[in-house]
Amino acid sequence: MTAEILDGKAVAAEIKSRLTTRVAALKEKGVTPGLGTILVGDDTGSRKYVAGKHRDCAEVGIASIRRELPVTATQEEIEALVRELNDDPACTGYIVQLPLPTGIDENRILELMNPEKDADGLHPMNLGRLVLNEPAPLPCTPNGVLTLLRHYGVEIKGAEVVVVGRGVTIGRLIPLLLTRRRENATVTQCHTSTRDLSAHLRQADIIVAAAGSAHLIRPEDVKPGAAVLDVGVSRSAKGTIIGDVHPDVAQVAGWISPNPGGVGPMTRAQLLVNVVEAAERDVGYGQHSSA
Ligand SMILES: Nc1nc2c(c(=O)[nH]1)N[C@@H](CN(C=O)c1ccc(C(=O)N[C@@H](CCC(=O)O)C(=O)O)cc1)CN2
Repeated sequence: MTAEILDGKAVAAEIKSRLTTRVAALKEKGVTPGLGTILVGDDTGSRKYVAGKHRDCAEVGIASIRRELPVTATQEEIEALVRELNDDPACTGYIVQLPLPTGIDENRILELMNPEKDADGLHPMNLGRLVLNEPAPLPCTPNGVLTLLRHYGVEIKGAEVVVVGRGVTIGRLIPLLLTRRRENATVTQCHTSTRDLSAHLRQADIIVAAAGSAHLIRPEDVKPGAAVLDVGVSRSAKGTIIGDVHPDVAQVAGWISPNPGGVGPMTRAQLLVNVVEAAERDVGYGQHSSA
């Protein structure tokens, strides 16, 4: 068996094409959506991701507001940028690129954001809304995973899903989306203290690998025909991406997302969805897609 590719780049292109029309409609009403980004430090991955986010903005007609600080930035300097974007009427929504440098209190920064401008869905108020099934901007990578599965018709209802990883932006949040009544999956969260990861993986209809551990998931861990989403990123000495999923898994799985080219572009597309939805709410129409 050779797995069908969950082509995140292609699906993201379709999403962006639809957003271009919605942005044009907003502009006719005199509103230009603006995405703000706060990037602190010079982590290679974070720089690439933020650059990609602004490339996407240009593609669909969203204005870009870029703020950067060096790795030596203080908590106060970052908080000052958060306040600035909270107050900037040109900024519809913004993100603070994570992770922040060691020593910075990330949670305090997220709490300081205006939840109505939280384009990542990571403000505690929005995470609370998500838990309570209230309308909220959906976190971008988890929503990217879900959208990719839906697009390719992978059965989610009743599926046994194993999520590997419990990071706050991805692993911790994916079960929140997949166990909602409209998805109805059964989710097992595995992590570094899981006793027998392979035993869990072999039962899974869907594997979401978000551990950041190169080639952790091997072909012998995967049930034939399962859907495998490779979200984790490790980098070689040259900076190339090594995913969590060994390439030979494609011989066993039914579906597989490449990395790069899978969940990454979907993450960026969902971010733009959140910004456009926020702008639409500002002009009195539209609501969160989770509603
Ligand atoms: N504030 C946030 N920080 C982080 C998030 C997040 O959702 N919000 N998630 C991850 C990183 N991430 C988002 O910023 C992200 C990851 C990957 C990509 C992407 O486009 N990847 C490309 C490859 C790019 C490359 O060459 O390195 C791909 O997979 O094809 C975009 C965004 C942590 N931080």
